[in-house]
Amino acid sequence: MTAPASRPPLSPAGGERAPLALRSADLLRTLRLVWQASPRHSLTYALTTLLGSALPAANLYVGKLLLDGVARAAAAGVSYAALLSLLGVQVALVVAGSLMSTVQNASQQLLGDSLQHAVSRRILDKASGLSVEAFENAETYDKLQQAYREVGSRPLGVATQLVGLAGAAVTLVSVGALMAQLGAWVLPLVLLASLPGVWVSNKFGVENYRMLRWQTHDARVQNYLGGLLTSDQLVKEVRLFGFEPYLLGRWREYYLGFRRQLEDIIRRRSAWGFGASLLSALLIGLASALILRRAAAGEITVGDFGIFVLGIAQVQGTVAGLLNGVSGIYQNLLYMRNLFDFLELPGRDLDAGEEWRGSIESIEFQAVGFRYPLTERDVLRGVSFTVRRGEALALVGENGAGKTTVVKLLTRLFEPTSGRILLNGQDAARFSPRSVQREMSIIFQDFGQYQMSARENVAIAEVGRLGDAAGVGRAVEQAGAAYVDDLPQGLDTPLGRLFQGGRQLSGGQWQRLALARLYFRDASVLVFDEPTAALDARAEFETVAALREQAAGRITLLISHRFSTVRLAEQIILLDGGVVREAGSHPDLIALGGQYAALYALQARGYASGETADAPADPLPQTR
Ligand SMILES: Nc1ncnc2c1ncn2[C@@H]1O[C@H](COP(=O)(O)OP(=O)(O)OP(=O)(O)O)[C@@H](O)[C@H]1O
Repeated sequence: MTAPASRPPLSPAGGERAPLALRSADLLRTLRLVWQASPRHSLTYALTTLLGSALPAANLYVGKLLLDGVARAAAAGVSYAALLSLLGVQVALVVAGSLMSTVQNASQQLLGDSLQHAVSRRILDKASGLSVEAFENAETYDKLQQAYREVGSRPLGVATQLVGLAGAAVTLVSVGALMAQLGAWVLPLVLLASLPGVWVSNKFGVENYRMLRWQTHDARVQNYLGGLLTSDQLVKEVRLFGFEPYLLGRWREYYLGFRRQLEDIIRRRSAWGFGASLLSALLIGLASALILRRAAAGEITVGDFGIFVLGIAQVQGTVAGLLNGVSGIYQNLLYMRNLFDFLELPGRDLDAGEEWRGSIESIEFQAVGFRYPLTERDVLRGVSFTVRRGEALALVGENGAGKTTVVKLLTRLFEPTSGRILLNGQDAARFSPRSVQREMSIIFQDFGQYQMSARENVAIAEVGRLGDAAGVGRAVEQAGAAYVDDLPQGLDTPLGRLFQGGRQLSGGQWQRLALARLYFRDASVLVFDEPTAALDARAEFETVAALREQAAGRITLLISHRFSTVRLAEQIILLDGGVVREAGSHPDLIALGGQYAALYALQARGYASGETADAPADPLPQTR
């Protein structure tokens, strides 16, 4: 995590430099997205906008006729009935306008809602198809966040602005035709007056986009820091160590960085905006002076002058809308690129490859090596072992030795960078990861604590069997998680603190539930990554006993720092810096007198000194 001040300036977003072809492709893709979200509302919105765009000119024209009528009425040239019928037309136009905008607003809202749902759905679909590898990458998170942030507004923005452009063109041509009759220079001057404001808003729109994009990473860090202060899981540790002020300070540091950038952009935008409005007022003043000269010469009627006065606002508003629409589409497409970037991330097709059928009888690692993506170091080198049905293999080694990585490769979450993994003598890479994973069940070191019911926590291991009450009961029993029966609604009690009515469990209770989840899936390979870390002594004993029972007829892979658990395995592999240093059964390795024996002796000594804690032989405790 770096503070915003020390963060090097990022290069402009790749999307900004995208060629026109890509931009047009993005535009078409966005429109397709909008259309697919709701064809009916897209069509209604487009039609009402276009029809509504012709109304201003009609209004102006009827207004002019009315004004001229009133002027002539003063000279008794027009009847009351004629004036009334003109008024009737104007009222009808107003009613039509308000009907159009009501339908337009309603369809826009419904379209926006459908679109938000459709795009969120795509993002979630994509996220669920990404490899585990992608989630280890900060860039993926940035893309995900950028995509999510813009999900609601941007695609709708592109569509409404595009329809708005067409509408503005209709308005401009029709109102422009009326104004053109007032003199050749009127329309050009009024059009020119609209440009400075639009230019400023476009310039700063793009700058704003760049600022937000550059801030994405830091905003994520800031969110994370805020999350630490509001996390139910971390509150104990944060309070105890008392580092709230530190977190708050860092959180605020990020805010101040963002604030400085915001102030800078607002300051410059205001100055430019003020200049632009002065220039535009000058041009309008000039147009007004010219038309007044014609009025003084008696060349135009009162109604014509009315068209000029009302038309200025209309043309200015429409031109601004038109140009802002163009730049708005451009800016929105920049944001859409973020979304498309995320949607275009290479997914991993877990179903690609032959379908694995039947149980796994043997696993063989042949000189397997592995390096995490975007890193420079092999974390496994030349790892070889074989384990067969009915056997348990334990992986031991110090923190960071590579044990969990072996599990990630075995379970096909990652693929080896060298060597091969054979299943029943066949290269695992031939088979679809998902079909192989179906034969495996696992409890990870950082197992999930799902804020759902206890039953769901167990049965999500095989969602097709959510209704299998007997199976859930069996798994709960095997995992020693019978405490769930005492929960207020038994297995249907919602767990966790996040939602109303949820029951929080202890660390060990959660772990037993994760074990039940492992047992629930009928798999031929069971993987236990630190299965007893949070368990009390009795639970550990029971778990190990259940594990031995379950292991018969299956392949068991076990990672543990507890030698009481490890020693039960037929084969033990000691990993050191990603390399197999020692391999054999517990008695073999003890007899070898190497690193395993030393670690075992160390742990045994720990237990022994624990037993004599009342009368320590070691002088150290007394001197402290
Ligand atoms: N996602 C990752 N990206 C890069 N390096 C990683 C990643 N996960 C683990 N590593 C590195 O790989 C090495 C092996 O990690 P691994 O988690 O396999 O160790 P372990 O033996 O299971 O450790 P522990 O006993 O602490 O669980 C470590 O040096 C670790 O820093």
